[in-house]
Amino acid sequence: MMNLTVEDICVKGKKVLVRCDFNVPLNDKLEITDDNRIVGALPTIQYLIDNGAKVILCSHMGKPKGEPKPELSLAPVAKSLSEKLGKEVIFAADDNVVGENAKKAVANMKDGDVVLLENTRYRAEETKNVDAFSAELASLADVFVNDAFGTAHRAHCSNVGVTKYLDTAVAGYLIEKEIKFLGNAVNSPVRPLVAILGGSKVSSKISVIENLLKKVDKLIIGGGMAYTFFAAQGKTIGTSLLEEDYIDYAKKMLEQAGDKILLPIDTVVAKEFNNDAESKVVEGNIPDGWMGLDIGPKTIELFSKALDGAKTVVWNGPMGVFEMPNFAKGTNAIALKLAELDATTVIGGGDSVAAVNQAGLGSRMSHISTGGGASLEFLEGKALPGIVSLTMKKKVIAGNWKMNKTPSEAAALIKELAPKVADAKDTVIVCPTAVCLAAAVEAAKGTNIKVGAQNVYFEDSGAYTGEISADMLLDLGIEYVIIGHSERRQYFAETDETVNKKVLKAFEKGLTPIVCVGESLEQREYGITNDLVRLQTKIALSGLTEEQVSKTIIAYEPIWAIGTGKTATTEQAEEVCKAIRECVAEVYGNKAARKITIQYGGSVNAGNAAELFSENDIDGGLVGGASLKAPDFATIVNWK
Ligand SMILES: Nc1ncnc2c1ncn2[C@@H]1O[C@H](COP(=O)(O)OP(=O)(O)OP(=O)(O)O)[C@@H](O)[C@H]1O
Ligand SMILES: O=C(O)[C@H](O)COP(=O)(O)O
Repeated sequence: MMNLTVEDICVKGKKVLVRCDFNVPLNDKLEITDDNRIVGALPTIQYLIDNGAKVILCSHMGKPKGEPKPELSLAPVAKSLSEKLGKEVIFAADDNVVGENAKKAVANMKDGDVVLLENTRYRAEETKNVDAFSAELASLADVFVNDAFGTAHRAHCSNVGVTKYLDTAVAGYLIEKEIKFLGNAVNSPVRPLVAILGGSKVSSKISVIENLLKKVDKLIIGGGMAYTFFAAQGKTIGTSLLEEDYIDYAKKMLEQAGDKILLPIDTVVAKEFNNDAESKVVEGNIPDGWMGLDIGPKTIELFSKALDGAKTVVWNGPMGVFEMPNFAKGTNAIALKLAELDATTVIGGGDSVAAVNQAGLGSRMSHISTGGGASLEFLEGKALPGIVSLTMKKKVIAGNWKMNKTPSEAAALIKELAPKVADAKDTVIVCPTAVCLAAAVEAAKGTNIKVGAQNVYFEDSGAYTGEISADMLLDLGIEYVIIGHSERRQYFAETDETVNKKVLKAFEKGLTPIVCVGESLEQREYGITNDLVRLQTKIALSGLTEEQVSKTIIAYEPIWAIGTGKTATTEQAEEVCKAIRECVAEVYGNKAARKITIQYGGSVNAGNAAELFSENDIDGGLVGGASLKAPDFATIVNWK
């Protein structure tokens, strides 16, 4: 499912509540020591300012546990934002977040103004997702933008609860980029895919390992995570970090994983948790009275070798206490290894990002994710509450009746269908044969069913026996038209060039084209599917503006799946629809690529529609046989 983004809605004059992730590290003088997350939020904030929105920012910081704690106020963030944006960011200092100061500041806003609310976790309700606080936050705004990927795996008031009280909730640029980047790492990684886990939040991370193991080719475990696994192996760990409750789980993972999991073979241990403590390197067991604070030199070599040849690497959690120079060697060495790899490297986690930036290698990574746990859960394929609560792009589900139904039968079918799809969230279209169009339009009056034609000619009038012009369709009240269906290409000499002429004519007159592309079985077996549909797409859309492309519907229909009962697998359908979208992005830009509708067609039925339509790049379906029976087509239309 593809969510809407900030570019998909009109924000001018609107009060826009933006959930950012300003959970930035502060030193004891309350100075921001790493502003990566603030910098990451700027593109969305600037876009909203430039487009005349009233921008109301909110975020959490640290864990004030429902009490106002001055050391966790967002005041320093407001100052940093004002400097970075070059304009005043009004800080609404309210201990209860949505208090009189906040309400007054919002009431006084003009288009383009920016207000930052106080730390949402000053309110105990925030992390419990209590409706009352969600409603308070939502009452400040007209629309919601979620740009906090770092908390997307949490269902709190400020990132999920608010969406219950605002009709429109969209993704900001940061979340959009994370979804795109991590989505590729999850759904179509270039392998070998290696994950590296470390850090100290063992309990929250150790539970994702089981799912990660299904996705990755290798899993490297270092940092504080490693010692629970050492204990599971029966090794002594001295006073190192340990999650007692997870020893059995770690044992199970080691049994399941075989040689997929790599653990440290030597450890830098110290007597105390400080940089100048007495330290040494030990192999295997960690002696009593000592604690592991970094991976040792042999482990650095072992992990580096394991990373050789990796094509996608996701890293969450430092290999040691990197804040202390004497225990930063392991983290720095792994960071350098990733920087030198010819691979897609994704760094997730507040401290992991800080560690990589501290090593001066941040710019050499492919993607710096602002989410730690969020990126891990995304990688393991979990639905993140902060993303699934966004407004999803509407699907378009069309029934192509082909040469079936008389006018009276067409009218009867629409009458039977209408009540069954009256509450559909998506766009519903039926495409009867030309002689049925008038009856269909009449029958569809007062319903949410739109009517489309199955073909149109590219001339306005003249000696074209049997053909139908766009004006004739418009005069009947037709809104959509299928163009270039494989049956017209196969039996009636339709070509890519005539398809393009018809598409241009459709837009010239105000019809929305449903442009069919797709390969034959032979072409698929030759391995030229993506090349072919990309070519068909480029020719079909040639000459259109970006805006017209955004309004176009493309139906990917593998010819070998049409009317055969053989459906492309969900992976095949998603892969080709994604390739079409990427092709559109190359030619018309990301905005048009996101807005264009890409359907799948080819033996879509009540049993497979939900799985197909849940895919990120499948925006609905072009349904043949299954649309000729009202109950079946209604099940497809009500797929969610
Ligand atoms: N062997 C170790 N013993 C104790 N602490 C460790 C060890 N190795 C790393 N750490 C600590 O782990 C902390 C980071 O862990 P954490 O799990 O928070 O990683 P992160 O990158 O911030 O991920 P996230 O954003 O998901 O929390 C650092 O402060 C580091 O000092
Ligand atoms: O236009 C269509 O709907 C396609 O040809 C799919 O037809 P089918 O659903 O009968 O396979």
